[in-house]
Amino acid sequence: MIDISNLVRDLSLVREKSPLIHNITNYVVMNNTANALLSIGASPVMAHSVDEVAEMTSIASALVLNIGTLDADWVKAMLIAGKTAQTKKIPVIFDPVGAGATSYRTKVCQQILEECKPSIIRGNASEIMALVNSNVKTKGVDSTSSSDSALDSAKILARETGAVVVISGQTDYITNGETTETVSNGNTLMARVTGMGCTATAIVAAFASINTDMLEAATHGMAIMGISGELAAAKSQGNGSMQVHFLDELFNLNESTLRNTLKL
Ligand SMILES: Nc1ncnc2c1ncn2[C@@H]1O[C@H](COP(=O)(O)OP(=O)(O)OP(=O)(O)O)[C@@H](O)[C@H]1O
Ligand SMILES: Cc1ncsc1CCO
Ligand SMILES: [Mg+2]
Repeated sequence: MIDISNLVRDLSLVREKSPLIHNITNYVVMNNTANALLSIGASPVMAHSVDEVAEMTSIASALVLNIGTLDADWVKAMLIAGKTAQTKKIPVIFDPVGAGATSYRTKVCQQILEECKPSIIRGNASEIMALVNSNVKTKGVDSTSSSDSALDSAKILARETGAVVVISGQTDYITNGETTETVSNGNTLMARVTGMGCTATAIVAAFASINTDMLEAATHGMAIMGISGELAAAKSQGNGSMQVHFLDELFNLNESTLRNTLKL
């Protein structure tokens, strides 16, 4: 169970340190992700050329690898950046977008798991199940299963890889294979905005850059997502206004809002 004063402490640390988060992420979500990182107080950079990723990762405090719109050159860049991150001892946060939808995605995921040794893996239920069982087929980037149904897979994946595994959904589960945390904040409208999961991954990375306890960092990131999403949904008429309200809620979070809204 997370200690709310540690959550408050980590939010202050992100705002104070403004850590550089290097994102190799998909075309769909680059803008939302960069804005969400700015809202939380972190400093985003998107860079994916094989000619510069090693240098960029070297000056960053965390690396996000997101395979949403992958191709061969991007995969090369992700592997270079992932290896640099290991050398520099900064955390790699992996988002296996659409794992299980095509065999290419599933194959690349296995390669990233082996060669980049992510500290945290964040996916929806379908994606986490597909990483463990290659027979699981997913529809695309949206989950077709509840987060509860992927918990066993998440624990297996955590034990096999040594990573903390996050399943997002109605309830978020965060597990290292032994201990499992839950976050029950959020709103169904979040799943109707493209890239909310990708944003969750980037926010988790911001927390992993300032807290070496990956289970706590990932839980803090998901709590901040869920709280902001829940508050934003209460002010929104649909998924358009939701995007704007979400950024504003993230930007305006304070200790009393966290204490009044957090549901574990
Ligand atoms: N039914 C729900 N109730 C509450 N919160 C939800 C619900 N579904 C998703 N969320 C929240 O929305 C965020 C995104 O999770 P989701 O599982 O939709 O990611 P995703 O499928 O990877 O999204 P994308 O691929 O579009 O980035 C998380 O913070 C999660 O907690
Ligand atoms: C819709 C979509 N397609 C590839 S990546 C992406 C963003 C949400 O994962
Ligand atoms: Mg996703």
